[in-house]
Amino acid sequence: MDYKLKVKLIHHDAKLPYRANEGDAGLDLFSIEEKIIKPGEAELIRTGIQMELPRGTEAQVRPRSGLALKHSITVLNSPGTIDEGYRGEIKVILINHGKEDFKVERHMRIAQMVIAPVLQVKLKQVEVLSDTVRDKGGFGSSGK
Ligand SMILES: O=c1ccn([C@H]2C[C@H](O)[C@@H](COP(=O)(O)OP(=O)(O)OP(=O)(O)O)O2)c(=O)[nH]1
Ligand SMILES: [Mg+2]
Repeated sequence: MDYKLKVKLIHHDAKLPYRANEGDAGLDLFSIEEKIIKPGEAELIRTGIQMELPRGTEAQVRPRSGLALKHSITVLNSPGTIDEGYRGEIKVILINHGKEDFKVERHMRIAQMVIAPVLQVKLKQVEVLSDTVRDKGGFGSSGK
């Protein structure tokens, strides 16, 4: 399928999201700023891009496993939700779970974005729900 992701660069340091390998699910997002993230703290990082998502989709902002494993850096609100109608700048909330300062460099790939379909459901309030085998069981009800 040929879905178009329209991207507008709004800063001279901004870069188009980067697909490292053909077929990769994630498109890497680049930082346009240098910032120190102290241990235990979170920072909002600019990407310098705005987007127009394909109809009926969202973008999920997820951590990069390399940054998580090597530097304990992850996305605080993972997966971040980019709504289809959002036209503002894409920003990433990074948190430092490590013990040392982490320096975000300009042009560093800080997170990745996955474009996913969204069902636009109609809400309906009801008094009765259908029966199922699971019923109200959850939170470990099926055992280890
Ligand atoms: O990691 C993120 C998460 C969100 N956004 C942008 C796009 C998204 O469409 C908008 C709102 O995000 P969200 O719905 O998660 O935040 P909210 O706290 O519910 O704010 P709002 O009331 O604006 O929906 O902020 C980002 O740029 N990065
Ligand atoms: Mg919201």
